[in-house]
Amino acid sequence: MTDYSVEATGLTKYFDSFKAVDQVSLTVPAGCIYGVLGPNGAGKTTSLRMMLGIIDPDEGTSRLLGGHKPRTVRHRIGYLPEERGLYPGMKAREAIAFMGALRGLDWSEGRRRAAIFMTELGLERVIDEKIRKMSKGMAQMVQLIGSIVHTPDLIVLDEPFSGLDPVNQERLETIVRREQGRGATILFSTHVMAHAERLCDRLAIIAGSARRFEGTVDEARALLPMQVRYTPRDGSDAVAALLPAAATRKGEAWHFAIEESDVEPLLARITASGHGVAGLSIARPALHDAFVHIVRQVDAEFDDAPEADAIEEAAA
Ligand SMILES: Nc1ncnc2c1ncn2[C@@H]1O[C@H](COP(=O)(O)OP(=O)(O)OP(=O)(O)O)[C@@H](O)[C@H]1O
Repeated sequence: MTDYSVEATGLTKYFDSFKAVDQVSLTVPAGCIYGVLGPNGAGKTTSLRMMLGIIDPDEGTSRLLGGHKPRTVRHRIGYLPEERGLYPGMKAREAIAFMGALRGLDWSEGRRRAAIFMTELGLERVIDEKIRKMSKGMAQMVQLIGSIVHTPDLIVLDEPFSGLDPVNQERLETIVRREQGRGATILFSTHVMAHAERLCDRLAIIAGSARRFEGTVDEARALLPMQVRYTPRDGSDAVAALLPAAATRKGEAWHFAIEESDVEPLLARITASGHGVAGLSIARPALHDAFVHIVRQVDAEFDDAPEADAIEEAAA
């Protein structure tokens, strides 16, 4: 037994000659909330499907829940696919019980848990509503509950936040935290950084078919320098001599980026200079900034690639 819920190694997938996923490896520690982040078309869904054994990789392997082949532990997994779908004629409660039954949960127990889940989430008024009468977002919440009603050990949610209003997004965050609280591992894909920043213990960034980063939110944010905004008390231009050459002035304030290790020496220089401090903010970039930075780097690599030149020439 290992303490990993997902161990994916070198996953690679071609669609005809197009390499949609290129050597993606991920290890998701048991009990953690793990985000797979990436722009549209990066290869997130294809990677998740290979991890779960829904499609076969052309190269690489996936092991789940302590080293098992994915198809042997299906009943211990909850999966919300990117393409949503429930039987429109079913009521919410039955739809949830049905999904549980597909994973081995007793039907009446599924109905009982459906009512508990929906009541706890403030969705009790639609328990006996038919799916076809529900909004898309509400049906998505029902499908989400259906995918976890059998208390799976590993929950994989593909773009779970997309299409939900802010209230349902918050409900989903509550569900994710609660499922982690009972010991489940949650792996979800998204391109909405705010959710990842709040929820993830660890994350991977996939761009251009390959994994470009793996680590904690703080480690991702530390890829970029700190952003400083400094306003001297005396308004003097001479302060520029103390600051990085790339510092720019907007009104009274100077803006520049600085490595964390240079923050204290900078403060010491400012203090010793006598220019004073009328305003100072030092902020670590958000996950969003790190994400955009990585994706832009990948885009630039593709723009520089000989194939990109050939494509541009062909398009010209
Ligand atoms: N069945 C398929 N046949 C051909 N190409 C495919 C197939 N499935 C995915 N692709 C292509 O593989 C690439 C990766 O797709 P994938 O759906 O894994 O990306 P994604 O990161 O999940 O994107 P999104 O955020 O837009 O859902 C895309 O260029 C997509 O068009």
